[in-house]
Amino acid sequence: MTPTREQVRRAPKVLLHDHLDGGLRPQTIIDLAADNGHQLPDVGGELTAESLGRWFAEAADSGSLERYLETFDHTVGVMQTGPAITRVARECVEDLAADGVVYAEIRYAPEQHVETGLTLDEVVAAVQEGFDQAVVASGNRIVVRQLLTAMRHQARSMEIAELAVAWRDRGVAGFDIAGAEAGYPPTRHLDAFEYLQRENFHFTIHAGEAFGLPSIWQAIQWCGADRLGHGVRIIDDITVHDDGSVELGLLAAYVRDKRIPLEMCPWSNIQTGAAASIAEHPIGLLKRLRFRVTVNTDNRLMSQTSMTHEMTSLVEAFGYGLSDLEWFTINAMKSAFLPFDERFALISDVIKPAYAALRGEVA
Ligand SMILES: O=c1[nH]cnc2c1ncn2[C@@H]1O[C@H](CO)[C@@H](O)[C@H]1O
Ligand SMILES: [Zn+2]
Repeated sequence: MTPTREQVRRAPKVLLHDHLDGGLRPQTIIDLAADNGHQLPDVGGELTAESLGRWFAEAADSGSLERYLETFDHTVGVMQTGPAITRVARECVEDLAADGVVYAEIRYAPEQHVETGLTLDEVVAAVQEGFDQAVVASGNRIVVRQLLTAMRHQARSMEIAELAVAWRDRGVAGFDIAGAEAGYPPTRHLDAFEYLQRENFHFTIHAGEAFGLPSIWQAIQWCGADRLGHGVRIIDDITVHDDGSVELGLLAAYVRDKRIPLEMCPWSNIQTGAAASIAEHPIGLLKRLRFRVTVNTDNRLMSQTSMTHEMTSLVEAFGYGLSDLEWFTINAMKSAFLPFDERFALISDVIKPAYAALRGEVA
């Protein structure tokens, strides 16, 4: 039977790809902009939480990753003081816990939050304080880790990689690079990735979103990425023949054989033009072929989405049931940058029993 939206909300969910600066509450942006004097965009009428939320969704709905990324000026712009960052981080975890997320890795680029004089360390500490407050307030119903992102068009990746390693026992579980993909291949940051490997640290790379197979190939075979951010363009290495048979190219076969996790973000891909609709999103085929697919939100504000919304959309488009949602969730938990014993405990003590109970309700 098809799970209802409310059942999807109550089902435990695992989120590996969510940008802190892509998930602010619109009212919080308005409050912080008033406090800090940040000039918000002209929303074409009265500025309210609703009209501002709509502005983000429409501006991000551009069919281009570069245009989509411009909207971040107005979220990063209000996240330049310790208290502002802590508030955003706290509310992020509150919203995820209310959405039924039990484990989340939240990413952001510390180098973008130093405009008014915070140090990189102070930025990471402010985020951690907000996370800790919300986790305690939730009664520890959610586990949260930070991923530190370096911007791929900048040249601070080594510094950010060192920052991530310095915080590895204080809430940071991994590293990432993000930003415009075309023209900025992952190999620009090879020194940072090689450093992270020597430190036995974990990292994911945004690849195969706005650019195709060469980006994915570099991320895996040159840089050694543990996971792929998006990775949707791996579909370019898969041929579906008229008789329904499927042929994998060497790279697609490698990704599937090595169980390399794909952090898929369906609604974000529709906004940036990487996919035409949910029904046509490569996630359907990739799941059928049993790639290590996970479901994520990317930017909850810009895409007006949540884990419940992403999963409900997949249920509607592909007819998935609770077992499929559990499969995505266990895939994600297996792929998390958390120690094995902690991942195992969340799967066996939290995820599996909750899905079994929900299946009892649906049946
Ligand atoms: O889907 C995406 N692809 C590439 N970069 C992104 C995406 N979403 C957000 N960011 C970039 O990551 C930064 C740190 O969180 C954001 O400021 C944004 O520029
Ligand atoms: Zn992203």
